[in-house]
Formats: sequence, structure tokens, C-alpha cells
Amino acid sequence: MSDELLTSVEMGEADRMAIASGPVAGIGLMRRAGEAVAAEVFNRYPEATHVHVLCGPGNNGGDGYVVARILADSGVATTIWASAAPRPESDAALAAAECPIAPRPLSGFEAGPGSIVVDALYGAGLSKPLSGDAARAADIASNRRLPVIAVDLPSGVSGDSGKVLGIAFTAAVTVTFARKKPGHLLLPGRERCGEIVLADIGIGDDIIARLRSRAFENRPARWLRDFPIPAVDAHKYKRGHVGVFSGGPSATGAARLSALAAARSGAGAVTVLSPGNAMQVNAAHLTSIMLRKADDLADIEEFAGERRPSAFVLGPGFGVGEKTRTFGLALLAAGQPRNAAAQVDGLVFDADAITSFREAQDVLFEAARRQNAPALVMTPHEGEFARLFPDMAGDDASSKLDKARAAAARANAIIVYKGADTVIAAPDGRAAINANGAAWLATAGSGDVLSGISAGLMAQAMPAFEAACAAVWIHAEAGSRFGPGLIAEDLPLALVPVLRELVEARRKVPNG
Ligand SMILES: NC(=O)C1=CN([C@@H]2O[C@H](COP(=O)(O)OP(=O)(O)OC[C@H]3O[C@@H](n4cnc5c(N)ncnc54)[C@H](OP(=O)(O)O)[C@@H]3O)[C@@H](O)[C@H]2O)[C@@H](O)CC1
Ligand SMILES: Nc1ncnc2c1ncn2[C@@H]1O[C@H](COP(=O)(O)OP(=O)(O)O)[C@@H](O)[C@H]1O
Ligand SMILES: [K+]
Repeated sequence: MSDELLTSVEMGEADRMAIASGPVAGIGLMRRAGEAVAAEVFNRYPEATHVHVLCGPGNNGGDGYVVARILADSGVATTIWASAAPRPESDAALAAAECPIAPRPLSGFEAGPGSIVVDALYGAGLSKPLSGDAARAADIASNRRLPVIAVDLPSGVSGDSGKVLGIAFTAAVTVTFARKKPGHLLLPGRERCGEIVLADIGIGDDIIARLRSRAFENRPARWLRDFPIPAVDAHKYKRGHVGVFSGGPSATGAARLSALAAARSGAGAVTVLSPGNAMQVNAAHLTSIMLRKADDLADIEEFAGERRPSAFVLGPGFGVGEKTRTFGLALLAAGQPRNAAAQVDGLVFDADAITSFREAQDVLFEAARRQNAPALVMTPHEGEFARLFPDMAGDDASSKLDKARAAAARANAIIVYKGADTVIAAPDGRAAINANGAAWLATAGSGDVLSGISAGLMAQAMPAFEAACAAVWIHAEAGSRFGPGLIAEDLPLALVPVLRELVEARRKVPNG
């Protein structure tokens, strides 16, 4: 698999291991990196009148000297603008020595129409905000709308966090090496990268495996093996039963959206658990989804005892307060002795179920930590995340990936930290960044659908982290394929073609 995401430290380690274990020296890796970038320049900009290669003092700049040499050897008009000379005896100094073009100082950078820019100023080693000549160069490239090909990362973007340090280049294409970095997928970095090309520079999969990276891009290959397909002898309850709690008479729609999504995701049975005073309104809008009154814990226990639900969704439209906390804690106690709902596999707490614990976070986290507690998936958007983890939310030094991981560890839950760059994190440190979504998904009720998919997959015995990753990917894929005009009501049906493809792919997994 090539979906691991490497931090700058891990990438440096991979570099060292590759050099130590094989025939490729540092300069060999650098030459391959430069060749990969030059190939993109040739392929994408055959008409470019002039290529301006901006070189920094480190190895990113070293890659730039390789690119410039290859372009010049092919007769392309090429200028090198360097911010500083490479450190003597470094690989970058070797690459500069091999390059026949005399660098000009970056302070004089200018570029005419029809030219393109190769940004090889800073990559993994970015250590402070761009300033001076580098910042000016970024401004010129952006003001003149010059196409930029970034080497490894657009300078100014942190590979670890995706943050822009001060100012950054905006690339049309970013060529990175061996594996992507979190900053290629996290915002705002992702937007600055343009199209991302992953180049093989000879760092083998065995070396990447030794790094034991626990972060990856959320793609089906990671969880397809666990994706549920009904057995030949399935009956509806074998396919999992999901209970979705509804809010009061004027807040029932969210639960129905969630319930429909759970059903579409393959749960064999779905029941909306409704307050007595909202039974009429729910009944008027439900057909295949079942309906049952659930005003208090006794109702829930009776339902659980009789119908053996395997997953629940609590939160969408449910309301914030004591009742939500009571229901949530009772569900988390489902695995405890003498509790009727002893077989629950998974819980999804979303929206009001998250907000209800803003003053009682530790009670929630402790309940989730108890032995035999059902697996808990929480799906906060940014505002909800800040209510449950206020100290983390305000920490500017850490990335969204760091925050989701720390939150998962503290809460003993899978955290789906939603947004355009949703991060899914598990208490054991595994984390995935999702990148197949689109802004069409930013529509009311979209999150309720996501909760339903997550519960639907967990009810079919998909492990919680994999279920959450799959739900996020499927939801994003359905929404981005649907495109303009999407409203949350469209999403359950829009899941179908995506699910069909996954089932087909799952059937092809060897020994799956
Ligand atoms: N690892 C691999 O497998 C391979 C890596 N390769 C390539 O190496 C790149 C990483 O190289 P790298 O470690 O030398 O760091 P790089 O990004 O060149 O910058 C370091 C220098 O810049 C300086 N500096 C930083 N920010 C600054 C700022 N804002 N303003 C001013 N100065 C700033 C910093 O200064 P300092 O922090 O020391 O003050 C230091 O001098 C990687 O992105 C890839 O392209 C490939 O060759 C293939 C194999
Ligand atoms: N710009 C975006 N690009 C991709 N996905 C997005 C974007 N904005 C929102 N989403 C996704 O849409 C969903 C919105 O959920 P949420 O904020 O809970 O909305 P609601 O409460 O209205 O259902 C989340 O899954 C989120 O990741
Ligand atoms: K760069």
C-alpha cells in the first residue's frame, strides 16, 4: 500500500535507511527526485518559454539544481534563482556542482509571461515563515499567475500540519517523493498543492513498513477487507439492527436521515426510537424503517432486550441536556452485567450527544473507558470538537491530525473530526485523513447521514475504526459524485452506486 503519510522526521528516517541499506546514495535519491519533477515540467508545460527554478539552501534546493540541469540539457531556457548557496559538501552542493547554470540571487527574481516556476525553496525542512526574497517570489508568482510546480511541498506549507507559515506558494502541481505527507491532505496545505504527483525515488516499501507509520490517507484498500457483504443465509436481523434516537415533534428529520443512511449502508433492520409525543410525525414519514416509543431508560431496555439492536445513533436533532446524558451513559453501560442491552457492538454519538457532555466530559470519557463498553464513535465538527476538547481546539501549535489523535486517546473513542479534511483517529494512534470530499457536502443534515452510515456498518460487525473510515469515505464519495444541488435527502440514495462498487471490489479481495 502506498497510502501511508509520513512526517518530516519519518521521511528523513526513510532517507537514512534507504541510504544505509542499499546502493542508492543521498545524491542518487536527489537525482531521482529532480528527474521526477523535470518529467512533470516536460509533460505538462511543453510550450513553456522559460523555466525559473527557485532554489533554497537545503536539499529541496538540491532537487531544484537537478531539475535545472535536466531542463538545460534538453535545451529549455532555464534560470536558477537561489536564496543562498547550499551547505558545502552536502548533497545539494553536489547537485549544484553538476548543474551548468550559474545561479542568480533570488532578490532579483523576475519572470515574464509564458514562463513557469519550479519552487524548490523549502520542503520538509521548512522551519519558519517565508520572509524577504522568498515571500516576494511567492507574491510575484501569484500576482503574475505563473504556473508553479512545487518540489515536495509548496514553500511555506508545513508538511506535518498543512499550515501555511506566513505566506506560501500556490502550486498547480506538487511532486512529492515516496509517500505523501499529512500537509498534502490537511487544509489549507491541500489547496496550495494543486494536483499531487507521488514519485518513486527508490525508497522501498520495506523501508516505509519499518517506520510503522500510523497515519494514512483514507482509501478503501485500508478497510475493504472488513467491508460487510451479507452471507448467503442472511436474514434481516443477521445483517444488524440499528436504533436511531429521534428528537421531539419539531426535530425528527435528522434521525430519519440517519436511519435511512443506516439502512442503505446494509443494516438489515433500523428502528427510529421516538419520544411518545413525536410518534405521529415520525410515523407519517417512515415506511421500511421501524418506529418505537422510547421516552425513558425502561423503554430502551425493553427494546434492547426484545430486538437486540447492535448499534445506536444518539444526537442528531435529539436536544441538549440531562436526558441526552442519561441516555448516552446508559448506552455506554450496555456491556455491563445485568444490563439488558448486553450485545451492542457500536455507538455513534453526534451533534447534541456531544454538546450535552460539554460540562461533563470526564464522565463521558470514563464511561467509554469501562471494560466491555461498546465501541464509541464520536463525529464532532469543529464547533462540537471545541466543546468536548476546549484545550486542544485552541492549541495553534498542533495539527488537526494531532488533535484528533489526542482527543481519541483521551475520550477512549474513535473521533471523526469532520470538515473538508476530516480526520478519523483511534485511541491506539491509528489515524486517517480523508480527501475525496467536496464542498457540496456542506449542507444541513449531511452529518446526520454520516452518523447513520457509521452505525449501519458497525451493526454489521465492521470494526469501529474501519467502519468510521469507510463511512467518511463513502459519504464523501457519494456527495462529491452527486455534486451541485445536493441536499441531505439525496445522500442515502446517492450511496448506492458507491456501495455497489465497494461490494464488487470486496469480492475480488483475495482470501477476503
Ligand atoms: N528525505 C528524503 O528522502 C529526500 C529529500 N529530498 C528533498 O529534501 C528536502 C528536505 O531537505 P532539507 O531537510 O535540507 O530541508 P529544506 O526544505 O531544503 O530546507 C532546509 C533549509 O532551509 C532553511 N529554511 C527553512 N525554512 C526557511 C524559511 N522560511 N526561511 C529561510 N530559511 C529557511 C533551513 O534553515 P534553518 O532551519 O537551518 O535555519 C535549512 O537551511 C525535501 O523536501 C525534498 O525536496 C529529496 O532530495 C529526495 C530524498
Ligand atoms: N467543504 C467541505 N468539503 C467536504 N466535506 C465537507 C465540507 N463541509 C462539510 N463537509 C462534510 O459534511 C458533513 C457536515 O456535517 P455537520 O457539520 O455535522 O452538518 P449537519 O449538522 O448539518 O449535518 C461532514 O461529514 C463534513 O465532513
Ligand atoms: K518547495
